[in-house]
Amino acid sequence: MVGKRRETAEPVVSASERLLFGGPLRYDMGWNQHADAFLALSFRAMTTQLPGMLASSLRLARQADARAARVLLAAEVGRGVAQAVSLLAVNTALGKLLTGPDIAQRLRAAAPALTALAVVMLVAALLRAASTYATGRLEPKVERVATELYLERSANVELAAIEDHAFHKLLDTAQYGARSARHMIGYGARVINAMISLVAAASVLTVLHPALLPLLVTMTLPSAWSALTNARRRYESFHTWVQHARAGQLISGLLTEPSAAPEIRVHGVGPFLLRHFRSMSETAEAEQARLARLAARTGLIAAAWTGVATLATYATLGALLLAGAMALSVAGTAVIAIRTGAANLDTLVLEINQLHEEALFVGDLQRMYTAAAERAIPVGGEPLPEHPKEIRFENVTFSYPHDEHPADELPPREQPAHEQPAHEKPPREQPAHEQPAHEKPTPDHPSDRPPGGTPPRPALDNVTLTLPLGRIIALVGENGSGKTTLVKLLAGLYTPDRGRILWDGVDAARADRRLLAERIAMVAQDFKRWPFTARVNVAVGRSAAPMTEERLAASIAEAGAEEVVADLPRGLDTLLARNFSGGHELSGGQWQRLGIARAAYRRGSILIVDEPTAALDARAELEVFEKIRALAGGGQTVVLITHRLASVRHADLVHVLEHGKLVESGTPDELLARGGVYADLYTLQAQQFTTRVPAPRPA
Ligand SMILES: Nc1ncnc2c1ncn2[C@@H]1O[C@H](COP(=O)(O)OP(=O)(O)OP(=O)(O)O)[C@@H](O)[C@H]1O
Repeated sequence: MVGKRRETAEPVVSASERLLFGGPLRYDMGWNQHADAFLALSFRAMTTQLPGMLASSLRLARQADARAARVLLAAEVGRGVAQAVSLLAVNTALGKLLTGPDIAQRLRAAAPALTALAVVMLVAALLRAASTYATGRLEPKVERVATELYLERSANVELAAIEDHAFHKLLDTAQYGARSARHMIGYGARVINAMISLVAAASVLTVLHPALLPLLVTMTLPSAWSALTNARRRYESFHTWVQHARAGQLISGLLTEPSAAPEIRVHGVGPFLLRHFRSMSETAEAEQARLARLAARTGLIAAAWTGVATLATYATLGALLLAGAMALSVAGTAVIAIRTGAANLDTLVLEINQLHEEALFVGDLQRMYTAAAERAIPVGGEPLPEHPKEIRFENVTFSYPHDEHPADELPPREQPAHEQPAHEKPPREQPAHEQPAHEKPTPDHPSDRPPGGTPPRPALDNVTLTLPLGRIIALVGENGSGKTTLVKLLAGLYTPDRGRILWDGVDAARADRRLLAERIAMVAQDFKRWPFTARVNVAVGRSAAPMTEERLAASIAEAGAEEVVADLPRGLDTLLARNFSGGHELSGGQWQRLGIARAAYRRGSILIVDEPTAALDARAELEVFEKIRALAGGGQTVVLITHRLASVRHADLVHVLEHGKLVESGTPDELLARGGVYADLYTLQAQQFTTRVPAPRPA
């Protein structure tokens, strides 16, 4: 029991993981258990799934390059047949050589068989060359096709899926699937080849003596068992440790990343991160050592078993010869057939096992394809009104899906998780990622509730408000009050758990999401600073449109970013990535101008700006608000999120949020007169400028 317990891949929780990531980073493999992937790791399953695996490799190959796939298949079948024919030729030649009056006559009699053998070997060599060429052509193409689909599907899923850690784990594991798909081609080809050769050797053996075939199988079983056992361990371990590996890469990436570099130097974070990198690597190395120890043990057991079986086989052959039950020539062919057959069977088992292991990873990739398709942004839907008058949030409630592993569920320090056998784990409620992807957990759902805790507060709680189009609407509220969440819902990035968002009566949930996105231009708080040229950083606002100088110049002017561009060493062609040669870095405020230029380039009818002036100096801030006002003057709707309440004065309508609820709405003057939350915040900010700073007292 104890030995069994040690064999499981249950994690040892290192102090580094606890400190940096709040607990063990390994997964409970819920996803795979759910998908029965582990059940598939038995010998029976492996053989029954073989036709499916071969078909899947063939399909992959055909998709990538149908001609090369045909050449490969034909070459491998041909090679298998050639091996069978050569064995028969050897059998005939041996028969002729060992029986007959004199050696010259025997040689003459064996000559046709020997010639046939030479021809077959030549053909086999040619086929091998053809197979090598076709495999070399196919493999990179298969990998590219699989990777492209992976990237395409990942880019197409809902934001909520990307933020869901279970889906992310699937993305992590599936990224190896493309490489496995590539390997499956070679393994698949070799399996076909080995199967045909084996059938030939087995048929010859059965004809020679019926007892020889079972002996051949017994000789090969141990290596099959050992290969399968090790593959299962490797696969389980990979799945358990995939997050841990990612975290290790994350730490090493942080140590070289330019954005972390200043703090690493000033705060001396380097040794701290290095220490934890070492500790995490050592934990991972311990797992590698565990696998190696087990593999060595399994290998030894298998070798002993093979030795006994080989001895038994040759003893049987000797007994048959002694008893006169077998001629010497037949025994000679039997030895060759046993050697060829054992080699074929060994290869076959190893190749099937490799194919199976790769197929498991390709299975992850296929699961990711399916999950991504289920969570893809829906295509089609109702058209939105051409020129809507208003967008109305009606009783909108939204909660972010929260982690189902709250900190209090982590194994306590005194009882490391690895001391608990897997099957003795305390039963958990069904985690969110095991639910069908489309069933979004809501706070009302039992699985969304931390055990013994209260459900998290919704980010938006029963919000009803109107956004009149063609105006400037400001969203105001303290940190975490739900402003960004509201605009993300407006942009269709999330859908409400309850309530509706109506565009002049058309529910956005039923609308065509791509058409909805067409209308929106957004400068998010943390908008992407693409590591490309300044030109691309602006034009990426509408990458599908032709990139014209006029449009670029107009957008840059609208954002007041002319000076930023003029100061760049190579103008718009300057690469904005410091870590490449010739790369240039912008200041936070300069980036913000480019971000606004990007949104202007998009020319969406609704411009969402989230904290557009956070990094701007006082003069630049005034200027940017002027530009934003001008945009609204041209009929564009501006939804503005800002903490600078002085800048909100020009808004047509202000909505004030507090703890996810709408608490006030009105024009800035109305809200000031009302003396509520807005007036309080406004007065607080105004006081910062009017209160005289007391002179420091002498010590
Ligand atoms: N991606 C996310 N996943 C989970 N929770 C989130 C996510 N984004 C925001 N939240 C939570 O939702 C609540 C509202 O956040 P939101 O970003 O909408 O606030 P905000 O009013 O824009 O704040 P700020 O003024 O600081 O930008 C917060 O409690 C926050 O922790």
